[in-house]
Amino acid sequence: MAEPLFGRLALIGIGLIGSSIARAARANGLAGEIVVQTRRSETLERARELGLGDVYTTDMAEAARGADLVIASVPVGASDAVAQAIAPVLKPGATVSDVGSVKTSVVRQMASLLPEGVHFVPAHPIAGTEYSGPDAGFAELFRNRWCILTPLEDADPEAVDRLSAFWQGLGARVERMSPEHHDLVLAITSHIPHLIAYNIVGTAADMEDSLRSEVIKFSASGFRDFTRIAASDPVMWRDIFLHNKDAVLEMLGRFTEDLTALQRAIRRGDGDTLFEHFSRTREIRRGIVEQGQDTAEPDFGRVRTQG
Ligand SMILES: NC(=O)C1=CN([C@@H]2O[C@H](COP(=O)(O)OP(=O)(O)OC[C@H]3O[C@@H](n4cnc5c(N)ncnc54)[C@H](O)[C@@H]3O)[C@@H](O)[C@H]2O)C=CC1
Ligand SMILES: O=C(O)C(=O)Cc1ccc(O)cc1
Repeated sequence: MAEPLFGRLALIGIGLIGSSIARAARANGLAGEIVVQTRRSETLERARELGLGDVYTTDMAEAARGADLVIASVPVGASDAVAQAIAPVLKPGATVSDVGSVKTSVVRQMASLLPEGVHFVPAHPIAGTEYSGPDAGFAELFRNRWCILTPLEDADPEAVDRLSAFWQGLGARVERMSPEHHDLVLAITSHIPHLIAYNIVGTAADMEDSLRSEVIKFSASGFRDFTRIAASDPVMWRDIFLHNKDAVLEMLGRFTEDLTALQRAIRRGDGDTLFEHFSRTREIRRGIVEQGQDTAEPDFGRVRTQG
């Protein structure tokens, strides 16, 4: 087998994403040694039982010491604490990365805490499910999914290429963009859809008893799809909305305007407007399917565990 891309890989956080990286890195021989870190000893024990790494610790600094690549897979609100904890022990020339769903504020915070001589290359795999914890991960999660890298302008091109090769080795297709552009795109494609799901399921839950039980009993597939999304981890999504505030509010403004236009069409009985709108959106769905991006449907049988 070819030489692994990285000698020692330290995974800070071993939930859905960290454990999927562990499984895929192991399966594809991308790291010489995998160090697994998580806060709680019970989760660490579970990671050990699952055989996710070679070395296990609850101490972030111990995990990062001597590592060639450190990946933080924690809620975005905890990224700065990770950078702070590992900064003093990072070896010169090491690469530090993350998988956070928000980039601008997180990248700025982490970059300011990391020492000179360390390569910081932020990443975001656009792949996941509503489940959490080390049992939820699987090696195929990233296959044919995008992974967006948002390196700073002065990043070392060789370090960026190496991390890109790592994600390709995990099965992903890699694209690079600025953190600001990433946050605007993800606000509309991922963050607002989650907000809509949280909202509609909340609205249904707040209905009077008789109506609520009918909603659950007759829940058609549209509502059921929303309940899947609305079952996503509350800490992770709280942090996403707190950290991508500006982009989400900008896109939410546009969304609300368009919703008002649809509301008006319904009130006025304007079928042409509704038909034209629904035809346009149907084409967008067909475009996504043709591009092969509608793969890797989540497995509804997976067990949900705490990370
Ligand atoms: N779940 C998903 O579908 C996707 C998540 N992401 C991003 O990946 C990151 C991790 O998400 P998951 O793996 O889904 O989460 P998870 O809940 O499955 O795992 C989180 C891990 O972070 C650790 N952690 C939690 N709070 C912490 C804190 N305050 N300090 C230190 N460690 C802490 C937990 O112990 C656990 O090991 C998040 O930043 C999320 O935005 C990115 C793509 C998809
Ligand atoms: O489960 C789903 O449908 C998702 O949308 C998963 C997901 C969640 C967060 C991300 O940053 C990327 C992907």
